[in-house]
Amino acid sequence: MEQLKKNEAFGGPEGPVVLVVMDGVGIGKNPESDFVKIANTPNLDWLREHAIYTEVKAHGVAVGLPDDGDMGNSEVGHNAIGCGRVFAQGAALVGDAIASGSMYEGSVWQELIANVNDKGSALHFIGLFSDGNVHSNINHLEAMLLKAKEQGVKKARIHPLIDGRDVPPTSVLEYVERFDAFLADINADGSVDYCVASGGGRMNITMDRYDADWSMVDRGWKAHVKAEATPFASMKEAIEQFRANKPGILDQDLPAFVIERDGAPVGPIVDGDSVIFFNFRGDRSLEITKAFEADEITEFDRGPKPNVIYAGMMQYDGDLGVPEKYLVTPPAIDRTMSEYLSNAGVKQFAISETQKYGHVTYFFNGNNSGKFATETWMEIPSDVCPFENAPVMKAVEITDEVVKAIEGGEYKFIRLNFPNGDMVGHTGVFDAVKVAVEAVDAGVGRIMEAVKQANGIMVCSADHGNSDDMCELDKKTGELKLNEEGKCKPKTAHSLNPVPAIVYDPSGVSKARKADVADAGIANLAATCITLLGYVPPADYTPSIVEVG
Ligand SMILES: O=C(O)[C@@H](CO)OP(=O)(O)O
Ligand SMILES: [Mn+2]
Ligand SMILES: [Mn+2]
Repeated sequence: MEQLKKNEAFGGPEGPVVLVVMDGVGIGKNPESDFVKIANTPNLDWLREHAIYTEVKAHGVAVGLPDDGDMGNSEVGHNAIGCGRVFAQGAALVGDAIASGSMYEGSVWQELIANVNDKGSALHFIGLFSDGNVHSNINHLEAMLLKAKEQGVKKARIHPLIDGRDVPPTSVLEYVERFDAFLADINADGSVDYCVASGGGRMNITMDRYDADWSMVDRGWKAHVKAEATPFASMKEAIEQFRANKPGILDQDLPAFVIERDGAPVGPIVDGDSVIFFNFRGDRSLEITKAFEADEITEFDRGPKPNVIYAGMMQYDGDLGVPEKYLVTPPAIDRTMSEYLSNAGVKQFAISETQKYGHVTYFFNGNNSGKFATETWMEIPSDVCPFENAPVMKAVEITDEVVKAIEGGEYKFIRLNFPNGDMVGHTGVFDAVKVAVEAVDAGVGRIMEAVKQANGIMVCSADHGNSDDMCELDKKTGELKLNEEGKCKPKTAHSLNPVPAIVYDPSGVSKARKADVADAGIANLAATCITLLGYVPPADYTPSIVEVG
């Protein structure tokens, strides 16, 4: 790969370039629903007036998703910011592999099917049960089940992870109804036995990330593999009972359940079975994958590992080569900004707290967990508690370290992620979201001051929206959905809104001014940072949003 060339017109600032990713902080459309507006944000307000301020796209095709109805998410967002280009992402690649049939021609699919057909064992599907298209898509699950039947698989067991985080917060019964009808249909001729075996809310079981809370994986393993969780006759019954036990509970937090028939669980995972983890996104797939693949595991008391053929929907980590078997090849994200800067000898510092640590490192580097030579990564441990109870999260600690890094003078490029707008946005608790956004603004303010002192430059943006759009809209009318008291109904998912892209050069050394870029998206931030560091961005990166020199 070629070396970055120095820009003759501007050789970079004296201090560092600092890229702030305000996770889930977009630009809202509805005043009642926009908690970025509602929060008190003096620093962001000042920047909007006095710095270079533009809006960039962070959803749909601008970040490699199938269409503009798809909200952005952290994976595709950080991939785009880190590699400066737009790659067709998991949702699109899996959709295409299923539509064209190429997935079923692959050796992994064939091995999974042959295994159960030879042994008369069960084909299991574990994954996120919605059409959110962030981690998975229920359409992919249904398509694979139809293909399995066509190819002679007699017994399939499905382990749904209940969403409510990429789709409305208490919408699971809509998916259950649809899926029950699908199952009734596929089972109708009596030739196969396909049913739900176990499940639970995605923030309660299985889908932990970045080693934040392995007890989630423990509960998931118990339910899916050992069939140890509260037994029910159906998924619908489980959900209704859990809701009656704890009114107001969100889908993502629902406890684990197991389905029993004639007094016995219908689908523990046992020797000889095949298992497909059908999420395509990696962060929340890596731990359960480790549980199925590792010979030894210390993170929880797994017990004996059943001898199964396990495959992920995608390869989740390119550097580690995990999982060993996968159905669809991930986007070939190469030549990231981190790699270019490393080759140019630019020292880089990346930091967030646990919940977003992998976002600003592994996602940023194209879903690779390895570091480049000039990179230093720092993780601040996240709290393990409902984030509505601690909405400031680790914003202060992250900022402390960033300020130290700016003052220390060692790093020329510093990148960080403030999780608050997103993690607290996902709780749907309005008051907490306001506090969360204010914590981000306070952090940005301190970084602005440190950048000013060091004669550096700050670039401040987001990976997608969330806290800017906290109320459910009626799909048909586009109006806010109101509850019985006339208040708006909390929305827990990301938004489709654009995000800010701010360039703050307090010393004015770069002479940065808005460039004329059509249709800018967050992918344009990579070239922007490289330009502000005094280099000419790679020719195939989407262009910088500023001109300098
Ligand atoms: O929590 C997550 O896994 C997703 C939402 O599904 O959020 P983000 O993309 O911001 O990480
Ligand atoms: Mn995010
Ligand atoms: Mn999120």
